Amino acid sequence: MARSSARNLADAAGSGTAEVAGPTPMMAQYIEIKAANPDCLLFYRMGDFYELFFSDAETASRALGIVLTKRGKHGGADIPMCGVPVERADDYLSRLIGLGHRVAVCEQTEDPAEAKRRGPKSVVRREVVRLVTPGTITEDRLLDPGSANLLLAIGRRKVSDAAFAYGLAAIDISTGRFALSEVPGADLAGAIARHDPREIVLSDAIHADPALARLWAETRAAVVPLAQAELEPASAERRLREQYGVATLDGFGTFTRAEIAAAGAALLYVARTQLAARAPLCVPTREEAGTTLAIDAATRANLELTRTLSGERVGSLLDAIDRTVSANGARLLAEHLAGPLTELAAIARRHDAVARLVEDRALRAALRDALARAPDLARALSRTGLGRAGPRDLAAIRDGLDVALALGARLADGTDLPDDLARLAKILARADRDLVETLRASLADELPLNRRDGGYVRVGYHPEIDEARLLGSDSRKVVAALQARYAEETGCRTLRIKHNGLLGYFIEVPQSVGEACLKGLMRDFVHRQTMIDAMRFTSVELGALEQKIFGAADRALALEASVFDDLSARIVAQAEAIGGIAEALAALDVAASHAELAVELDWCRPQVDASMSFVIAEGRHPVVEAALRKSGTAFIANDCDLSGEGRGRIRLITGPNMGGKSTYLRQNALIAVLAQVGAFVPAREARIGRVDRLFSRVGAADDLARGQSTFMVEMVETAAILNQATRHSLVILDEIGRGTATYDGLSIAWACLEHLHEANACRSLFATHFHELTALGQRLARLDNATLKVAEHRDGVVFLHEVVPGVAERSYGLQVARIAGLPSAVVARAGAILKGLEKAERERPSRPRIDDLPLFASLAPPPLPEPAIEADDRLGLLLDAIDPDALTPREAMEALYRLKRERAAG
Ligand SMILES: Nc1ncnc2c1ncn2[C@@H]1O[C@H](COP(=O)(O)OP(=O)(O)OP(=O)(O)O)[C@@H](O)[C@H]1O
Repeated sequence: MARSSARNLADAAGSGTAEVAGPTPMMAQYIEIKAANPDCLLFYRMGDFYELFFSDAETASRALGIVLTKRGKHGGADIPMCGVPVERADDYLSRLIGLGHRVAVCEQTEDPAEAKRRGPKSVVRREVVRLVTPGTITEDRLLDPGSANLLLAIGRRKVSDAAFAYGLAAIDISTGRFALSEVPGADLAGAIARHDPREIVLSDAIHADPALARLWAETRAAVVPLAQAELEPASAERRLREQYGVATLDGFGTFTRAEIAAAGAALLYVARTQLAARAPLCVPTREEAGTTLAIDAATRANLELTRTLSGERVGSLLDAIDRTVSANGARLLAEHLAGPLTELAAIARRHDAVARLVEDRALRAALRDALARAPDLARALSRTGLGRAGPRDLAAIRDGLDVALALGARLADGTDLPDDLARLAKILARADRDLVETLRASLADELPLNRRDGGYVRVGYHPEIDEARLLGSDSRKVVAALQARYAEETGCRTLRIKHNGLLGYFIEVPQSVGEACLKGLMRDFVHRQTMIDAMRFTSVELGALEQKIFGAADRALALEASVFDDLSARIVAQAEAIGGIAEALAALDVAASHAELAVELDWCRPQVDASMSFVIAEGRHPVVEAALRKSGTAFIANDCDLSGEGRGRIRLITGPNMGGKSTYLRQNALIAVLAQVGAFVPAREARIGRVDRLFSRVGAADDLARGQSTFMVEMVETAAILNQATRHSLVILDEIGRGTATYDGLSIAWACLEHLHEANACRSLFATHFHELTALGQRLARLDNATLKVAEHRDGVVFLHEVVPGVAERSYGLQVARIAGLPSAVVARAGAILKGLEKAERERPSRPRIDDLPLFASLAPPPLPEPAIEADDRLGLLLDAIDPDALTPREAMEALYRLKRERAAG
């Protein structure tokens, strides 16, 4: 985060030693405000501009590419300055926030005339009304319509001598959402990844905990530590009570101490950033532990649920399934996808709603049609509550409520609505028709962006506003008449009455006529300015007219503002109901989106129950299928059965490179996620016993940023799975052990498989190029082998992408290398080496087989003897067989490694 120090300024201002003449009163005010906000760029309001000074100006001018100038001196040196026009401040703010800066917005909080009355040297009072930080923005132009903008506060409580439970408070100020939950320490990283916050607030003690340092270093959120002393439990509770104006929190349910600590930190930070108004937050909802599918950060990344590995939305599962038509709906869909459910009844209710919308094409079309017209009710409501709304926000609330009423009525027409749809219909029907009518009657058809521009109250709604406006426009006609009269009286046809910010209204005549006026041609003309070829005058009559014009315009604006305030107050009084309606519209959009997708791509309703089933018939990978569809290629559907009834609970997949192993693994994980999200799934049939935790690991790429090697990352992540997966978990392991020497990797993969089979006993898919592992199929009762079919074709190979029982004959790495464009000489040489290595392997006197090795301890007590084979012996035997003249030792090692990946089982 960028830091711009005010210390130097404050020191200089305080000591005065470096001052030549002391700072001007305005600069003294600036310095004081800046010193109170040292971590922010200070947007200091001066008329129509926000000005930045000193190092803030240098930082902002570099970041925004705006001109750096200077204004006056401080301590004998020029003061750097740059400024942005108030009207365009949002654009600049969004760029600064995007770059990780925090901005303090300092407004003039009194009329300049007021300041003048206090004395000639008085400066207009200014105050910081708001800190703009990544997690607390509310302006549409700064927000992504389809993504929540979360501030996540973290608190904790000790659950044992060595362990903490972490409370999470997720607040989206832009919609008022406020959710509390608690997770064990092991799940903290996954919970942060699920929320994907823009900003994290926590105590300095949590921030300084070395066990968590990696989390703060790795998150893309801005991390803000607060002093522990400010976050004591009593003050956290008090803040919650004050926010909702209640004497006790009992009415909200029972929260843990960690959740209250998190809520207190969140509210403190919100209060600190939203200085001008209390943020209108919904009553916090509490998520019970275990009601969502636990997905850790690495699994989320690997499965590319809401973002691809490179951070893009395009290419993610979310992108592939999103058929929502409103921003509200798009945000809820992302939220659902990040937290699939585990409660069977809740999952079934969502499926029921989707099923109904799949069947009822007319209802689905009507819903989607209406929802596409619904503006972003939640964000408009939040801005209204914060006093930041413009006329278009009021119109958005009008139109959103209007759509709610229409949809409520449309749904109420339907018979036998499933529970979820009936509940949503009831919420929608509660929209206040009277409020909609008032907003319709009061707001003009064309609306300005800002309320200060005026002109948004409909003609005919408020007689006094109409009168004042008329006076204003009539006065303009009177100005024109006065100009004609003065022109006639002076005999000057080019006489004009003009207006500027300095003189207000004035009469402009050519120099010669001006001279005559000065000599008495026009006695009531008062000279104001002499230009090169013109002279400017005012007159008493013109002055009076000006008063009338401005008076009328000001009065019209003030009256409009009071109409605006009344409407806002009515909306704020109903904030809870309107917030509920916004959520209901979003939920309808999500259900209709799932239904649209299911119809469009022929997806089926999955059955989710409490069993250990995992039976997918003709499953597909939604993202790969969509990509192939674009190029006109068909996706090959594949079955999967991990139920352990007759077939295995662990499926070991071997197969050629490029055969489709990874795709198959992931598609099954994604089907489980979609099923528990409440969506239909890309399969002909799916029966899934509820999954409590989902793990997915790929033999990882180097993580240089973390300073960890490929293999270290792979092992840390694998350790987490073996330690945390329960019987009800689903585990996807893709080429575990590939990041180290062949035999080390093989042994680790082998031991992991045994552990999954015996200790975790969970449903698992395990893809590998270690073909030796397939022999475990005969020894581990619940492990079965599957492979990806290929057809050999002359000297090439065709990948059929079909998963069939059995083991792979070969990996076809050389064929893939050829397709990839490896020089033909290298491919030919690799072929010769491979033949040599295979021959050596065949002729080896005592070829070790997996059956020669002892069983996993729990399968074959008593204790394990030492492994019968020393890996180095095997290595030596193989190397002996290679012609030493043909290969350097390094080449030999590489050839050996390739051989291990290439060699067919047995
Ligand atoms: N079921 C399928 N139907 C059609 N095409 C598929 C299918 N599965 C995979 N493919 C295609 O094959 C490509 C390779 O698939 P994938 O990465 O899953 O192979 P892999 O066996 O894991 O390869 P490697 O072992 O080299 O990592 C995919 O990008 C996709 O284009």
